[in-house]
Amino acid sequence: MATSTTGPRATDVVFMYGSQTGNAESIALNLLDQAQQRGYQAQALVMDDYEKVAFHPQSVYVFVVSTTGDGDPPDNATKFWRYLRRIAKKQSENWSFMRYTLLGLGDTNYDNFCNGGKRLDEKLRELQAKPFYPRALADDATGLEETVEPWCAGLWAPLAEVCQTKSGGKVLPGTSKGSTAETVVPVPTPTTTTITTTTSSSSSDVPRITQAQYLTAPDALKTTLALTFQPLPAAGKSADFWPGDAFGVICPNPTPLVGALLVRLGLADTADTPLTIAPVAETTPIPTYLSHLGPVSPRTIFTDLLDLVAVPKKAFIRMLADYTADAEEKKQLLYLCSKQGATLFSTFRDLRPTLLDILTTFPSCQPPLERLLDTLPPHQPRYYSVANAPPPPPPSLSTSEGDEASHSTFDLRFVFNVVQYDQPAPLVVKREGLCTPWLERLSLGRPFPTPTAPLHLFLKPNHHGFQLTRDPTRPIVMIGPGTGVAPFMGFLEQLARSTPASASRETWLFYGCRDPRKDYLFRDQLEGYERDGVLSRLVVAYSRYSPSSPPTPATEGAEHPRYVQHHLRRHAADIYRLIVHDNAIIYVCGDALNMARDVNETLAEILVQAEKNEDDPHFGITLMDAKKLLVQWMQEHRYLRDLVSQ
Ligand SMILES: Cc1cc2nc3c(=O)[nH]c(=O)nc-3n(C[C@H](O)[C@H](O)[C@H](O)COP(=O)(O)O)c2cc1C
Repeated sequence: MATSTTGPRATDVVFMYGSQTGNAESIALNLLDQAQQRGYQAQALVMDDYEKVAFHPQSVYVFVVSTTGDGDPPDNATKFWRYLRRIAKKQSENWSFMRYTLLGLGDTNYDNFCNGGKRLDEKLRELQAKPFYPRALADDATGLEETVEPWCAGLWAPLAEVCQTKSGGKVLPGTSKGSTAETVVPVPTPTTTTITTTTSSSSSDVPRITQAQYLTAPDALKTTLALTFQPLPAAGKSADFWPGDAFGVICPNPTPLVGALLVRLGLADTADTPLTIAPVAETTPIPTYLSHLGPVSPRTIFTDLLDLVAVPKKAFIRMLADYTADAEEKKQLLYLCSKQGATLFSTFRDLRPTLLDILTTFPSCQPPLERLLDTLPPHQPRYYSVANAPPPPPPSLSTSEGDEASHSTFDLRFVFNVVQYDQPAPLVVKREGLCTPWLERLSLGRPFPTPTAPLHLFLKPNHHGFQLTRDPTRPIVMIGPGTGVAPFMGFLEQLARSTPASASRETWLFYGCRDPRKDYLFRDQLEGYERDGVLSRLVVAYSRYSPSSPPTPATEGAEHPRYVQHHLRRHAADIYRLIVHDNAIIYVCGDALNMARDVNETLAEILVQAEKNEDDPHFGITLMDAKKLLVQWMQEHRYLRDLVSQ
């Protein structure tokens, strides 16, 4: 097949990525770079920009997609996902021309491991697209590299083959059959460069902290804080959110860490000189988060743009080795990212070293700023569920002025545990999270407000369905121990406003804490909601408190319900009635690893074990079918979860 100058070349390789926090994007851009070095005509684009490519037989497609929420595609892949679903429904659509492969990213701490990748693969197969190289699913819980590296290394030979077939047997430049698979971690080549220029920095409004309240006693195991902000800065005048939505907080990297890094990297003298970030070559895109920036100083880069505390990746260590002068240190770094060094690397990851820790350990390592921009992940906002309801609509919506006035100030409340932990042996250093201790410190800057606080917030609507139902007749079962109760405080505030106490719908909340004397969050409000009939039932589990005999492993559960799942089991008949016969929506919020799994297991057991008549739709259901039913309910938004891996 001849190549044409107008149409796509027979050698086109399209890397399409869907990425929530940048991992899939950085892998796709790295693959693009390597493909171009091997002589491919290649491009990379975010899945939701699918309209920019016409899917056609001359191209080969490589998908890299992560999973977010509860098995959902990343936000920048949802449009593409809807498009695929639409065309897959049309019987006439047929993508049998398509040759593709897929790399899914996920985390086995979540139930729906790599669901985004798996479902995309299924849809492509439904459309009769043909894989040319087996898909791989990489696990962030154990380290993405374990899967990503061999998969990327093994991609080039089958890619060369499939491109060769497509181009009618013509061997492509640099892609001869049997091209070598990488045996070492591919070193990402520079994609960015920096040149000095000048500009002034911008400033933006800051929201006020209007209330801060510790919700736990001083001797509680965790410190939980509730903060209220007013109003949103960049989001404008509208309180356009609904219970279940979240908002992002952009928290700067700590000033001492940034200062120490600037000194360590020899950038202290030019720390405030604005630089322009640009690609090395026009064909090599730079990561999206860097691509629309005006000039920025190294201090801003380290404060606001780069993730300095992310768990280091092997490719990053490999890059550092290139800039390490001392032979022994270089050897150690290379060993750390080699196959043989896998065990050591896993121990090293568990220590969660920051960039500064690594540079301190390897004093002769001196990476240039451009390479850090190429290889470090972007600084991520931290997301929190909104724990209150939006303001009620104005009495009259007739004038836009009235609307503006009533919405110009509104509260945003959220709840979080202040994250502190011990770094494991041998270091055993006390470490703290990035955002929550910072927020705690900000909120201590009383009296409120704190107008100088550099606080940037943005609303993030919950696209994955976890929002209070707008159907006033539908019963709801909420399950949210610990800070998992946060969105339900918003649900209940909204219900209290909109539901008369006599409302017939049932609302249940299963809440859990360790000890009611220390960490029962929002106790007064929750008990008040139950008294007022906003909550039909409030069921509270205490995991470390028993007024009578303390539970033992043998009595835990039936006799001594310690966790929310034990209480669900105790109320099995009601739960069955609510979720099967009354069409209730089940909402679960909190820890993905233990709580959500145990709750899921318990719900499945309730579906199996609840007493049923022969004419019951689930009479005789097996445990396996009950679990499948729960998955189906998730897809139907009848069983919704908002989970975090802690
Ligand atoms: C809020 C959140 C929810 C997640 N949900 C899932 C999930 O349901 N299933 C899964 O396999 N991985 C899940 N993950 C893990 C991500 O897919 C994984 O960390 C991946 O490397 C992220 O890649 P990205 O940066 O390209 O988005 C979740 C991660 C976060 C932060």
